Amino acid sequence: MPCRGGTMASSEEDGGGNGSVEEKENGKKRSLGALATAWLIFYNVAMTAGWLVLGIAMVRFYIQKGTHRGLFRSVQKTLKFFQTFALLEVVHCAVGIVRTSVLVTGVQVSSRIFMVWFIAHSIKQIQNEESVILFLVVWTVTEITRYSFYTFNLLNHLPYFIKWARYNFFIILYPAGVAGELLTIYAALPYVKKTGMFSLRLPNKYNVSFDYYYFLIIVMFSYIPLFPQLYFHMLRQRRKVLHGEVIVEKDD
Ligand SMILES: CCCCCCCCCCCCC[C@@H](O)CC(=O)SCCNC(=O)CCNC(=O)[C@H](O)C(C)(C)COP(=O)(O)OP(=O)(O)OC[C@H]1O[C@@H](n2cnc3c(N)ncnc32)[C@H](O)[C@@H]1OP(=O)(O)O
Repeated sequence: MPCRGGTMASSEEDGGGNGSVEEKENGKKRSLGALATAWLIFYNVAMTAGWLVLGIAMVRFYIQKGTHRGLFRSVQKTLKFFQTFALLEVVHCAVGIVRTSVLVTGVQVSSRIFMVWFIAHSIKQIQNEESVILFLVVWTVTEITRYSFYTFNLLNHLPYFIKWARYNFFIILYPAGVAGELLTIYAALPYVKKTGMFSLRLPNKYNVSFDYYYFLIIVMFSYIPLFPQLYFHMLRQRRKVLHGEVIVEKDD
């Protein structure tokens, strides 16, 4: 089943279905099998729970220690597990059980995986930066809202405030998260330059050179064309879901 540009159920569709999810495609309804629905419910419940655990752990840490220093270290295992698990979202779209663009989802998930593993995990010196806490808090609020939205939507019992939160919070949270991510990469640059980590200098037996420092600068610049596309995608979803606008999107 082909993937397509992400569309969201309109408000009229919120309450339909009974154990399987029905979606409109080219005017026809398609039914998502019970197995796929069950898997998605399990996945979304697990992800909601995971991010809730992470959120609670962050609040407890801050209350007990009174500082953000050491917070990343204390929650990193949970963060790494659940953010890496999000790779399955690209698979969901690729196999067609979720009607979202592989490209949009791929950019979103890969940038997060990159932040977790190749920045925050790999460069210990930046783990106590305020910007790390900024993107952690923003991601956590976003994901609790997003996964609980998907769960309730699949169960056909979507409270309006969750739908509202899903399609309003991002207006502030997306730029805030991006700011946290960019500031963190920026803070990492001096360490990367000093250590030459993940870099390959010539001469070497592969005759290839790679400089992680410049790669990070390119990644930072790549936010300029990519982030607006994600943001406008969400604004379109918002108009469609909250205001019932019909928006035709192209296939990938
Ligand atoms: C190698 C180095 C790479 C470096 C790349 C550098 C470039 C980086 C630029 C990008 C910057 C991103 C920064 C980002 O990390 C910052 C933040 O996240 S900050 C926090 C704020 N963030 C958000 O609010 C996230 C918003 N994003 C999303 O929600 C998704 O990721 C996105 C894919 C963008 C959009 O979601 P989607 O298209 O799926 O929209 P909908 O939620 O409306 O859903 C559409 C339909 O799909 C169904 N669906 C989707 N997922 C599920 C699921 N898990 N279970 C069940 N159903 C699902 C959904 O129900 C809709 O279906 P239908 O229309 O039939 O109802």
